[in-house]
Amino acid sequence: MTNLSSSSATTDVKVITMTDKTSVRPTAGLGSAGKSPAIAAEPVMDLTDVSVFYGDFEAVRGVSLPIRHNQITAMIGPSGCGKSTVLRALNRMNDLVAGARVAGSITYHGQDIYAPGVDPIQVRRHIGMVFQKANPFPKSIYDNIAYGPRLNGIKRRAELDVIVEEALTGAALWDEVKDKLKTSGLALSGGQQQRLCIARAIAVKPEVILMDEPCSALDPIATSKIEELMFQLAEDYTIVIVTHNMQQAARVSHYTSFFTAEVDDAGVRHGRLVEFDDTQKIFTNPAEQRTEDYITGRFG
Ligand SMILES: Nc1ncnc2c1ncn2[C@@H]1O[C@H](COP(=O)(O)OP(=O)(O)OP(=O)(O)O)[C@@H](O)[C@H]1O
Repeated sequence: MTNLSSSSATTDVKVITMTDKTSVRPTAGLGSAGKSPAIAAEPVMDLTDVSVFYGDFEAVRGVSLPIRHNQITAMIGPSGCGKSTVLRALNRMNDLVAGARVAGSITYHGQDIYAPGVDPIQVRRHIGMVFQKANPFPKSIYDNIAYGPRLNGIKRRAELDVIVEEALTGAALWDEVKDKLKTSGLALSGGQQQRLCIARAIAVKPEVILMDEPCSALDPIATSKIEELMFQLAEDYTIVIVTHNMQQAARVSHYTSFFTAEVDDAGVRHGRLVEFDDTQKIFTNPAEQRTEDYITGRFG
């Protein structure tokens, strides 16, 4: 059982008993260009009837969907429909917003991440996050990556060296920076900075990586590098990505969730999940007219 309580602050953050071996591995480059697995992979996380409030405002209402093991799940939909709000709820990032509250259930390996006694810091060690704008610390490349492992108690230089190299290699950045690890992370290009942030996220060995529009500030070349990287990362990680770019969702993801905002009788807009399915199905034969209207550009 994954222990998310604060007493589990060990350096081994991946104490997972799920059925990894029986899960289906993704093939790179799925989405509408390929096929989703014939057998659905096990869910790592499950959202059941999740609503998220900011004070009295119910920003998102009644979302249920699985986040499947080693798959890339995209969240798409028009601005303000609550994609980022749901994403941030998945690792309790909304706890940092005064007045934010989550109703319903979000489980990680069956454990409610909002249950009393669950430590949000432990949740974020298992479920990491990469933000829209690359945000390296004003530290060296090496120290950016070593930061999290050091916080987790790893002090030995040799051990940190291995972690730094592995994380930078995993984020497809090692070859570009191996000779300048003491240089500031802020001196890298935008695309390199975003890969540095991905390396920083994977250095603490999370199981799930949440990405909130990770390419929106990047040029097309840097974007395609990150997309390629996502395919590689899906070999080892479960990824959830919010993107405004439908082509990107179609290119990179195995599953797609389409959100929209509905106006209730009182005139208040709430984000709703319209449809969740294989990406290929969503983009070729969606069940809902609203999904079709959005992906064909007739609305949104
Ligand atoms: N910190 C906050 N306090 C109050 N309301 C918020 C906060 N963050 C988001 N909201 C509101 O919640 C709703 C959903 O916002 P959210 O940012 O999750 O949507 P989104 O689909 O990610 O939008 P975008 O695509 O424009 O980033 C919006 O009405 C937004 O104004």
